[in-house]
Amino acid sequence: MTSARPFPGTFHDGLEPGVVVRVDRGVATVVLADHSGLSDQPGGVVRAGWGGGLLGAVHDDPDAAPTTGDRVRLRFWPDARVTVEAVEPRRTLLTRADADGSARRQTLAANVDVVAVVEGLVPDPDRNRIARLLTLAWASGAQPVVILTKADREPEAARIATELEAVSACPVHAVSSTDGTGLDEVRALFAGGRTVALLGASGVGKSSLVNALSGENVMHVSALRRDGKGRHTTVTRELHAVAGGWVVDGPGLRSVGINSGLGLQETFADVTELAASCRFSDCTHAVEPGCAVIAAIGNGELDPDRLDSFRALVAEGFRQEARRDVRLRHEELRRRKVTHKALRRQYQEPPQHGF
Ligand SMILES: Nc1nc2c(ncn2[C@@H]2O[C@H](COP(=O)(O)OP(=O)(O)OP(=O)(O)O)[C@@H](O)[C@H]2O)c(=O)[nH]1
Ligand SMILES: [Zn+2]
Repeated sequence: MTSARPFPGTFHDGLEPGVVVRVDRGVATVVLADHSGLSDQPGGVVRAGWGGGLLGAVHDDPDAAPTTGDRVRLRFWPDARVTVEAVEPRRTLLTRADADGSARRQTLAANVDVVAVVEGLVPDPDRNRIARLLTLAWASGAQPVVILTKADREPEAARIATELEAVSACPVHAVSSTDGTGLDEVRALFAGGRTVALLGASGVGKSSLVNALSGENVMHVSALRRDGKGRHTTVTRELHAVAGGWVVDGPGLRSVGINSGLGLQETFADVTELAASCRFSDCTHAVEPGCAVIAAIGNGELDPDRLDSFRALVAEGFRQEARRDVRLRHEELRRRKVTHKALRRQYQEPPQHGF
């Protein structure tokens, strides 16, 4: 219903294509595809608000708001304003459950090719957090990878990466921004102009990694933060040119809620594969006879923590889906009421045009 809303002007002449490199409270920073004289900023960069049609679409569906990585069409107005009139269909969309605890989801980046889940080897990598972030990565439609940072401080880095790779149906790289370990493998992710989004908690070394990859200081590193109170240095998600492609770095995500069950099957490929052999197809892997998952824990094939993590995320995914269903029902009712009121006005008020 919401996606059917046409963007006025999409096919009109005079709209300029560009790529959104960051968004702050309803204003997008856009790099123009062709910037011959349209902007006096270096690199053809403009700041643009939402055009009228887009405002309506965003009202109906908050996901429609431009996000980092979006391909957009811009209108340049005679009074020097610039507005985003249309967002091109997205190839991939990285989202999370909104941090405010509501049922809404928050878009993190669009059109990303690879989502790299970044976690430090020191202190011990948090496997639950990796699983959470991988679920979002799989759900985005992009290719997931895991990057374990600070390998210079963990002698067992290679072994830990191999073990994690065995349970994570995706590549796992151990890297160090300090001594350069594994950076070539990470650089390869950017080959051919691909866009990589870094998803990880604050302090895991995302900014250091971007700086090490690009050989210059594109990002502020946390050690430089001024207040020393543990607030994030990186405040917005930004698209930067790196290693022949693009990187979306963002704020260290404190809460990383998943917003549906999407991506869980891939993230827990080891558990779902075992579950295929359970006697009951709706087995909860708790008490059922003939449960292949419990059997695998019994013979040491599966780590019980892994099953706990899986069950917790499945429950969270269902909960978010249920909350969203309730919200959608409420919004639909509200919309119907508005439409109904408008119709009543239209048919009860006297004709406006004199016939
Ligand atoms: N030894 C070692 N330390 C690292 C490495 N990468 C990052 N660090 C340190 O880890 C700390 C956090 O690094 P950042 O790059 O700022 O982390 P971040 O993920 O960008 O953090 P936010 O900007 O808060 O999201 C800094 O003190 C870095 O010097 C590494 O490969 N090896
Ligand atoms: Zn089972």
